[in-house]
This record gives sequence, C-alpha cells and structure tokens, in this order.
Amino acid sequence: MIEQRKKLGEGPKMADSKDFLQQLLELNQTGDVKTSLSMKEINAVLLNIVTGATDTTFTTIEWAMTELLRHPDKLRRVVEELDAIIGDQNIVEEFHLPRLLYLEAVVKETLRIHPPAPLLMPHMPSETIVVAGYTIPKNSNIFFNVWAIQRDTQFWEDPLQFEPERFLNVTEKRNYKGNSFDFFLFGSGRRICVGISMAEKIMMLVLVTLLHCFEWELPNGRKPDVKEQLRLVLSKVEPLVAVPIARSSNSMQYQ
Ligand code: HEM
Repeated sequence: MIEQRKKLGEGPKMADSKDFLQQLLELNQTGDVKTSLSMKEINAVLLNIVTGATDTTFTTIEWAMTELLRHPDKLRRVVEELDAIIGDQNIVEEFHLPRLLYLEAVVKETLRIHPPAPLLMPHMPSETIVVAGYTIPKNSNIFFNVWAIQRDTQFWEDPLQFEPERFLNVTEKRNYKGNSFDFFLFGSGRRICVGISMAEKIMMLVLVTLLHCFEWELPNGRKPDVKEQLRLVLSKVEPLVAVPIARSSNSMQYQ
C-alpha cells in the first residue's frame, strides 16, 4: 500500500487531496533531522494506529453485548431509547449519537468493568522523580492498573454490578479526558489515546446497528459468562455466541 501510494504521490493526482498517509510520507522527505520520519517510524505509526484501533473497539462491542444480554432490563432500556430517538423506519445516522445518552452510559459502564488495556501502556520516566512521597527511579516500567481502580469500592458503589445508570448523572466528571483518576481507561495527559472520539463513534454506531435492527437470542437460553483473559487486549475467554432475529419492518435496513 505504501509503495503504491509513493508512486501516486509523485503524480499530479495527489496534489489536492492529501490524506494521512500522504502527510506522513511527505515527512519522510523533509531533509530536516528534527521533523523528518524514517520509513521504519512511519510503519510503526501506522501499525500503532491499526492495532490500537481494531481489537480495543471490537472487544468493547463484544463485552457490551455480553453485559446487555446478561441484563435484559438494561437491554430493554437501550432498545426503548433507540426506538424513541431513531424510530423503527429510520437508519441510524451519526447525528443520532449525541442523543443516545443511555447507550453512551452502557458503553462507559462496559469500559469501566472491562477496560481493553487494563494496565494502559507502559510508561518510563527519563529522570528519577518523587511522586506523592514515592521515589520512581529513572527508566522504571510504570503500569497503571485501571482494571483494579475502576473496580475499587473506594470510588465505586457496588463495583462488580453492571449499572450504566451510575454514569447518567455524573457525565461531567466521568468523561474520557483522563481528568478523573477513578476512570481513565484511555490514559491521561499528553500520551492519552489519540483515537478517543473515533473509538466512541465506532463503538456506538456498531452497537446501535446491532440493537436497532435485531433482537438477540442466546442459544439454549444460556447466560454468556464474563471470564476475562489478557491477550493483546482484555478479551472474553469464550467468544459471545448470540442469534440475531430481524426486528425492523423496514427492509431497507437489511440491504
Ligand atoms: C476502546 C477503544 C480504545 C482504547 C480503550 C484505547 C486505549 C488506549 C490507551 C490506554 C493508550 C495509551 C495511553 C497511555 O500511554 O497512557 C492508547 C494510545 C493510543 N491509541 Fe488508543 N484506545 C482505543 C481506541 C483507539 C483508536 C480507535 C485509535 C486510532 C484511531 C487509537 C490510537 C491510539 C494511538 C495512536 C495511541 C498512541 C498515542 C501516543 O502514544 O501518543 N486508539 N490508547
């Protein structure tokens, strides 16, 4: 892909429509050591974005579906919200998303209990520093256990309970900006995840589509389990298996 783009970039076609890849490739040729990127660095940036974007968002969607299927009362509330805001006949559009406050709370509650990166990314101080009386030696590997913090009874009432309602009244404080140290699964500060708004949109759009267009049944009525394992991201041990049943009378939604 990079080779193809390099060839295209030499022609006049790319002059008016530079995308992200094109911008990166141009940084490869600045000739200035401070601002230029090697091809190895460009590959690393692209790999970082692809791996950081895919497994994290899709595992969250699987966890959200799992929790909703385990809690039919919460699922009913989501579907009622979708019917009221989007309506049976309409296809979901991006402008619907800011009005889906209960679904947003479901996504936050899913990310609280099952953060895809439970230890965030390792950080390393370049100098020895003292934080809150603790000395952290230069070059130590620092991990933040958000998984444990987001289940800590000191900050959360009934932390093991899936309760999206807890996010409905405190959205100001518990957003994704990393300014609240009891809920910071995207990290915090200058290395905070750069894909937050894209992740939010993808997760919401996929969930809305799955829940607006289909009812879901569990094979043999078996409740899905919530056993976790840490692979690239915090995943389900047993993948979720559920059967979709069309629920919309508008056949356009299935084309
Ligand atoms: C639910 C979805 C996601 C979660 C939970 C997540 C989580 C994280 C975390 C914990 C970090 C490290 C923060 C730190 O160093 O403390 C990070 C960094 C990063 N994320 Fe995400 N991420 C998600 C989605 C995405 C998406 C959709 C993209 C791309 C469009 C993305 C791109 C990146 C990149 C490029 C970095 C590195 C930023 C840097 O080092 O300056 N992530 N993410």
